[in-house]
Amino acid sequence: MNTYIAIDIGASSGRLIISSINEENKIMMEEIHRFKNGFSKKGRYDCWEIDYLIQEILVGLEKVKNRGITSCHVGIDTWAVDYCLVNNSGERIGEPISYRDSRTNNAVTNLSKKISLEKLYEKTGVQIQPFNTIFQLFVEERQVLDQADKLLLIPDYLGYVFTGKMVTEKTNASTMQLLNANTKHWDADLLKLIGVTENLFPPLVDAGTILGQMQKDKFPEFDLPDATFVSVASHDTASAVLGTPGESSNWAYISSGTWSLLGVETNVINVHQDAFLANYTNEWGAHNSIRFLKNIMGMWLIQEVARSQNYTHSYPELADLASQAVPYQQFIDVNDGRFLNPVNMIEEIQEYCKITNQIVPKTAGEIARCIYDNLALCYALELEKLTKLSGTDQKIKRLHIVGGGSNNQFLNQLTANLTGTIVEAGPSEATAIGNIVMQMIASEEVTDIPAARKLIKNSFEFTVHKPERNDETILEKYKQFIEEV
Ligand SMILES: Nc1ncnc2c1ncn2[C@@H]1O[C@H](COP(=O)(O)OP(=O)(O)O)[C@@H](O)[C@H]1O
Ligand SMILES: C[C@H](O)[C@H](O)[C@@H](O)C(=O)COP(=O)(O)O
Ligand SMILES: [Mg+2]
Repeated sequence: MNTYIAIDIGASSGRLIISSINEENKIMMEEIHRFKNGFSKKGRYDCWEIDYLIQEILVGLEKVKNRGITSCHVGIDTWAVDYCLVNNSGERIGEPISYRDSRTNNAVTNLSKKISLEKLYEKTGVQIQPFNTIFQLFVEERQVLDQADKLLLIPDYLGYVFTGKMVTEKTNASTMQLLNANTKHWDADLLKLIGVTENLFPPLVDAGTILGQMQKDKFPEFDLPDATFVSVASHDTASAVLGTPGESSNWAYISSGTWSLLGVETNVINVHQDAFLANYTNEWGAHNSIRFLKNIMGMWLIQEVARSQNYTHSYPELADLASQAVPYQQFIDVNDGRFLNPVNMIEEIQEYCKITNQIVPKTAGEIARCIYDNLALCYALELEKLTKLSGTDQKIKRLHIVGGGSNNQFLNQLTANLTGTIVEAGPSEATAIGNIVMQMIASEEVTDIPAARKLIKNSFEFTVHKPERNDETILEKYKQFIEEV
């Protein structure tokens, strides 16, 4: 029986989870280490604390060894698009810049002078988001790029730190908007447009590739287990979808964390005009699947409210306060760019309500209610669009909400009511589960993804929320607001 360690690092937190399959053929999981994640200003840029993350991973792996586990498999998944640059001595150049940094504020406009956004979408199938790697590289400082030998996406960089091996794992590489959706390889025209060559990127590998052994002697101050690193579906959302126990067809997911990623798993790329106009993306999933999804601002909104309030209220308390507040007092477009990285989220939301002549939320409960109401309304609007775009003439039968946000039963029920769809909430650690099952498939303890999903279904608890009667007109009023705002 193998032991697997999932290292899942989202934008707000990271965790190490020990897992194995027990004698009842169920996946056993235990969180052995958790740590905060976030970015801070370093000079001109908002940067991730990558050395801190490496230390936290080592602390977590030492806890694994202290548990008596001397040998294990390890997989790392993280958020998308961001990267580290490494010089030809294999040393990191500077700090990884966060996708929320303002350096790309004008990048889409400027790059669109060289290639139309429609053409860019047709080539890549990827949503137009200013933080995509293509736009980050377009504005990257030239003298920095000139020193760079290799670009490593965050999970690939972390795998390199621990094994010395450099790869570019495909699920996360698809978020860069530099891979051609048809050839499945780097798009030479796009690389030329941003002034880089294919040599900048280590070889593309499929999720499930064995990366190599951890180089323990690089970390003499830590007592570490022997570890075989697997390059899992290293985009955390790809692992989240893999860890979602959807059955048969006509199911959709919301990977609900810092972002809410609402989508379906399919095997065909959709780059039609209506998908482009709705800004849906075709990110690559494990085993040649496609994650056709929409980025929705997600729990970032409430995370930033909590931070502005110096964490006076926990997330469960904020959900409870919201449930006691008057519903639907104001509409906000949660995906408005002003909410991507404001100085103060509370003030940003209040300003938005003022300039749209709406009631301004003031108390923690009113602000949380405004956020959760409008997330659920956005989910309902996007699920309608998704159903039309994904060509399934049948309604989505079941909406799986996974990730930390799936713990918010208030929001889960609100979502069921507004979408009119059965919501199945959990597992909250679906990302780590997807990370783990990919390792199990790579070590041949599990045969394939259908078998893995059966195992997941039999191993974890889920909460089902059936739609309850709600105000039928509110969604129509919201749609009108979003069209006009
Ligand atoms: N018990 C809870 N009640 C309400 N919200 C919760 C609860 N637990 C977690 N959350 C929400 O989940 C979010 C974290 O989700 P997670 O998937 O860990 O994020 P990420 O992977 O992006 O760091 C928190 O910001 C919070 O909004
Ligand atoms: C910037 C990307 O859209 C973002 O990373 C998203 O794809 C993602 O991975 C969200 O993961 P979280 O766990 O940080 O919500
Ligand atoms: Mg996450």
